[in-house]
Amino acid sequence: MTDSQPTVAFIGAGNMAGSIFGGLVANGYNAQRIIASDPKPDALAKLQASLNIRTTTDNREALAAADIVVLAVKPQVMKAVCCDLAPHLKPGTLVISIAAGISAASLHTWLGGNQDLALVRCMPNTPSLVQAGASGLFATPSVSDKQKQQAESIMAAVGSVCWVNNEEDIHAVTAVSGSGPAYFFLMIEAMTDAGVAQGLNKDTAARLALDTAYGAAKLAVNSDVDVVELRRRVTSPNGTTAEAIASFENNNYRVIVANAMQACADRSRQLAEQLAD
Ligand SMILES: NC(=O)C1=CN([C@@H]2O[C@H](COP(=O)(O)OP(=O)(O)OC[C@H]3O[C@@H](n4cnc5c(N)ncnc54)[C@H](O)[C@@H]3O)[C@@H](O)[C@H]2O)C=CC1
Ligand SMILES: O=C(O)[C@@H]1CCC=N1
Repeated sequence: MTDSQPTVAFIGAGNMAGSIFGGLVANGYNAQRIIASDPKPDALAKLQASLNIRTTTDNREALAAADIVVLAVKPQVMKAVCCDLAPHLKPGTLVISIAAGISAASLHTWLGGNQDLALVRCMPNTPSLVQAGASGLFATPSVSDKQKQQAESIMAAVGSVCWVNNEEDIHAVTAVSGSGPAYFFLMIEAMTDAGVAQGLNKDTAARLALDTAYGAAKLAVNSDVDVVELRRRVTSPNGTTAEAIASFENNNYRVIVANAMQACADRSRQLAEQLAD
C-alpha cells in the first residue's frame, strides 16, 4: 500500500466492477482502500473472503468513505442509484461511471446538477481482471487534471487507457473494446466447434483454439510489425491459410464484423436515449 492511494467505492459489485477491483488487488492496490457496495450479501461475503476488500450493502455508506466512486450498476438502475446518492455526494468526490450508454448529461442531472461535479465516463472491459483490460475515458469539463490522473491511474493499473475528447466516441469505444472480448470468445467457441466437427475431441479443439487466440494476441502485442504483416507471415501463397482467409473474405467477414459493431454502438445510443430524462 501507499498512503497516497485514494479510497475507491464501487456501487455495484458484479462482473465488471469485480474485474476492475480484482485486477487492482492483484496489482497490489491496498484492498482496504476498496469498498464494494451491492444488495447481494452472499456475493459480498465471497469478495471479502477472497480479496479482503471492504464491503457493504449500503451505497451511501460506501460513498461516505470514498475519494472516488465508481458507478457500476446496470444502465437501467443507474437513475435510481444516482438519485439516492445525490444528496450525500461530498464536494470534490470524483465520480466515474462505467455504464454503457448513459450520458454525462443524464448522470449529471441525476447526481444533483452541481456545476462542479467531477464526472468521468469510462468504458472498461472484463480482461481488467487479469490486468489486460482496455479502457476508453471521457472527462467532463469540471474534472481537474489531478482527478483525470486519478481516474487514469486506476484504470491503467488494470490495462491500457485511451482518453477521448468527444463523449460521442464512447459509443465506438464500447463497440471496439467494451463488448469486444465477447467477439473473441465467440470466435474461440466457433473455432472449437469447427475443430470438433473435423474430428478433434472437444478438449483438444478447445485447448488449441484458446492457445491460438492467446498466442496471436500476445504476438501482435509484442510485435514491431502490424497485424496485416503478421497475417501475411502465416499465409503461404497457395497454402492452407490462403484458402481459409479467402473463405472469410468471400463470406464478407469484414462486413459481418462492421455490422456487429454498428449494432453495438447503435444499442449504446439507444440506451442513452431511452434512459435519459
Ligand atoms: N460486463 C462487461 O463486460 C461490461 C459492463 N459495463 C457496464 O458495467 C455495468 C455493470 O455491468 P455488469 O457488471 O456486467 O453487471 P452485473 O449484473 O454483473 O453487476 C451489476 C451489479 O449491480 C448490483 N446492483 C443492482 N442494484 C443495485 C443497487 N441499487 N445498488 C448497488 N448495486 C446494485 C447487482 O446486484 C450486480 O451485482 C453496466 O452499466 C455495464 O454497462 C461496461 C463495460 C463492460
Ligand atoms: O453488454 C453490455 O451492455 C455491457 C457494456 C459493454 C460490455 N458489456
